[in-house]
Amino acid sequence: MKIAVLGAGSWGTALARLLARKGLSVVLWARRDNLAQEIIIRRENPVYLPGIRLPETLKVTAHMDQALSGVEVIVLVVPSHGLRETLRIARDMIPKGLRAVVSATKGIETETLKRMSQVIEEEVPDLAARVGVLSGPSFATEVAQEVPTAVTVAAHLPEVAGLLQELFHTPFFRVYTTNDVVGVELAGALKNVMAIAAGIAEGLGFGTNTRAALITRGLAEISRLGLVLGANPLTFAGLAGLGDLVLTCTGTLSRNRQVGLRLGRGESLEAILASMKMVAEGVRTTKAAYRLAKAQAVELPITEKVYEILYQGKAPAQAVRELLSREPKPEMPHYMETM
Ligand SMILES: NC(=O)c1ccc[n+]([C@@H]2O[C@H](COP(=O)([O-])OP(=O)(O)OC[C@H]3O[C@@H](n4cnc5c(N)ncnc54)[C@H](O)[C@@H]3O)[C@@H](O)[C@H]2O)c1
Ligand SMILES: O=P(O)(O)OC[C@H](O)CO
Repeated sequence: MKIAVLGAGSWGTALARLLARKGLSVVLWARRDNLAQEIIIRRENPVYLPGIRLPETLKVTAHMDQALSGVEVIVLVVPSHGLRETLRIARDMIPKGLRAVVSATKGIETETLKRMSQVIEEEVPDLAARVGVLSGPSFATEVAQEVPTAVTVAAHLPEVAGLLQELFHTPFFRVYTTNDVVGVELAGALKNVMAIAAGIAEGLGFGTNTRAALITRGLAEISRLGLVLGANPLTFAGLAGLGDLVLTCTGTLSRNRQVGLRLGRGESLEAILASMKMVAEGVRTTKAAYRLAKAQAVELPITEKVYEILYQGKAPAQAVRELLSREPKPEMPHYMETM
């Protein structure tokens, strides 16, 4: 089976490596030709996944037509703000016999408030039934080092989920399946907002009590919004939910947590982003989540404070004071007490 991985950042490179190591025919598409050439020459992605040797069999190109020629599965791993543009470049070159397209991107489109699978369905309607989503606690570097990892694949059709499970599953990369596409996508995107919050708390010098509180109340927020948007609430207790939330709120490898850490220590967002080569999806997702919450009239207090810090110049310490001075309330909302 031939597979195209679109996006040669850290996650695209790690997933392409995993699939190529399984003996599959894999082409990695990089947006920039100089990056594609460097990967080919060095057999390593020096910018986004340094120090990881890539298999000789892995093909790399910056030409979309070459990447998509004869493929049966497409893996989309560009940042969320580039997904629509990438699909527009790709759509006329997608082979008729494509069996599945899977999004490994974690984000929500800021302007439209759409999830990644919705963007795919909108740009390439013919693929709607064959869309899957790969998510869960998985730092690219650790996957590239073959550290035992568990993720989940969501698809509306069981045959698509099954195909993708078989495709990605390895002895160190365990793939579960679910049909809750909405829940898996929202969980994967919204955990990045909480990772920024957890980083801010750490940057301000708070301790593990604070982190645990943010993870737990963050999960309550994610679940609250997810429920209103049609997700299965149980998804948020799974790999794409709690699993990824814990990973990103505690893991030193998280770019989103790093952004928060530096904000909490007093750096400006502009300076932090200017110094980063990689994407921290949570910065954009905070704006999308804030807008979604307003549109749905859902209360997301942590997200709201992260939004005010990122986009309204609120001092992190002031945001914490405001968060803590909110009215005391019951832990469970009334609709969950009966569940
Ligand atoms: N890195 C991880 O550990 C990891 C794990 C799981 C999921 N993800 C998700 O995967 C997605 C990609 O992240 P990453 O970590 O691979 O990114 P990265 O920061 O390592 O690299 C970004 C890549 O996207 C390219 N890019 C930037 N803007 C683009 C655009 N407008 N159109 C097309 N390409 C563009 C860059 O050239 C680069 O190749 C994100 O949604 C991220 O949340 C990442
Ligand atoms: O480094 P982050 O914060 O983008 O997180 C990467 C992955 O989403 C972890 O599952």
